[in-house]
Formats: sequence, structure tokens, C-alpha cells
Amino acid sequence: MSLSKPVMRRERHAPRDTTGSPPTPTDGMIEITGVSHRFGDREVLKTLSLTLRERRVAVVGSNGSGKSTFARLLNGLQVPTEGRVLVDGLDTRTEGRAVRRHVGFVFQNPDNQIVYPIVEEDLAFGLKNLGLDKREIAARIDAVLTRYGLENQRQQPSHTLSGGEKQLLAISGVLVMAPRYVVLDEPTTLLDLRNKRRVAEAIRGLDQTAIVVTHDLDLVKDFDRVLVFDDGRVVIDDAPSRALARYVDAMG
Ligand SMILES: Nc1ncnc2c1ncn2[C@@H]1O[C@H](COP(=O)(O)OP(=O)(O)OP(=O)(O)O)[C@@H](O)[C@H]1O
Repeated sequence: MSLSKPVMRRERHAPRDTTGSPPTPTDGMIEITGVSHRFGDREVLKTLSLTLRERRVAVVGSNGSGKSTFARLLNGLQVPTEGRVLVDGLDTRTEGRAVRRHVGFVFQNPDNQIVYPIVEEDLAFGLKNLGLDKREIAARIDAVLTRYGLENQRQQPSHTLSGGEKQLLAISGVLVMAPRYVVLDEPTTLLDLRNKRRVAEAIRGLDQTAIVVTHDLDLVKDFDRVLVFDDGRVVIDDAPSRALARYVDAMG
């Protein structure tokens, strides 16, 4: 990719508020300051500094450019070799548990996320760990199954769900925990067109701030901000109309 010089056009954006309603918890921010990450001798993220405040942030870029590593830093799945990541002021290095409660993470392959053999058991698992009572657990599970059209799959063995249903269950399993932020790592990669649309719709409807790593440019064309990664750096940081056009151009 011939995008050697970082271009930062949009460092900060006001959160979208079309309702005139008072600030909501999603008005928080993730601050990434001087972050580098190394695996052995290999530096895969290079001195990143960014503030994320938008409701929909896309992370795109070529294979191996550091997108997933970046995503994993946001909820403390990975701690940076240098620099720091703060989520609403919580440092991922020292307050990992609290950060993970704030930031849900949806893996590319839902099979890595779905733990329990029956759909509703899988959704209940994290909620039991939170110490919620039975009624609250049932209410949250009902709400999320209805929202994602999985009501009829409640008792179904998780491994028999279709690919799209599994991805929706993985998203549901994160949302049921009521995080403020959701990071999704290539959520549509394994899906056919119909299920891509279903998951895209689910992402569009999220109340949470969402950060989505993807090669599916269509998925993010109406997002608030696009970060293009190349060789461990953010080389384009702009609105989708400009960022995606430049990216496609550079990929030639
Ligand atoms: N646990 C690890 N140990 C060693 N190297 C790793 C590890 N995780 C990632 N890497 C390397 O870091 C680099 C960036 O990987 P990353 O998964 O962040 O890229 P990506 O942009 O998400 O790629 P893709 O689009 O292919 O998913 C790659 O070269 C990868 O091989």
C-alpha cells in the first residue's frame, strides 16, 4: 500500500446527537496515547495516539497491518508494550477487569465465543458471573433474543445455529452484559450476503459505541469515522466518503 505518510484530518468529532437529549453514558471516550506494541522483535503497532469519541468507528487496512492487535488493546485483551489506553479514564494496564466490563469484544469466529451448549445457557453464563438475580437474567435474555430475532432458538443447541445466527448470538452474549462500548473484529467475514445484512443491521441498531474492524467496506460506509491502518500506523483518519475512497485508491 502506498500510504507512507500519516494523514490525520479528523482527530475529534462531536458525538452524534440527533435527539437533543441529555448526555448519555456513550458520551465517554477511549484515549490511546503513545501506544506501540511488539511481538518479540516485531513492532506491529507504532506510536499511536488517538481519541475515540464517535458512535461508529471503522478500522480497515491490509492484512497484518495491526487492526486486530489494536482492537484487542481497547478492552485490555492485550496490554501495549509502550504507552497507555484509557477507557473512560480506566487504564487497561491496571484496571483490566473494569475495562472489560465497559468494553465488550465480539470475535471474528463466534465459535471462539460461544461456550455453552444451549443458546440461553450461553447468554446466562456472563450474567450469573455478574451476580444478577434470576429475574434480571431472564429479562435481559428475553430482550436480547427478541431484539436479534433468536426467540425461537432459545433452547436450540448452539452448535446447530447457522453462521449468521451464531454471529448474532455472539453479539447478543456481549450486549446482554450491557457494556458501553462494543469492539467487533471482522463480524461479517464468515457470513453470506443475507447474514452480512442481518449483522450489519444489528450493528447499525446498537445503542453502544461500536468500533468495527473489517475488510467489508460496505459495512462501514455510513460510520462516523474511518481509521486506515498500514504497517502498524494509522495512515488515514477521516470520514468514510474520503477515507474509503483514498484507501481503495491506494490499494490499487
Ligand atoms: N500473538 C501474536 N504473536 C506474534 N505475532 C502476532 C501475534 N498476533 C499478531 N501477530 C502479528 O502481528 C501482525 C499484525 O497482526 P493483526 O492480527 O493485528 O493484523 P490485522 O491487520 O488484524 O490482519 P488481518 O486483516 O489479516 O486480520 C501480523 O504480522 C501478525 O502475524
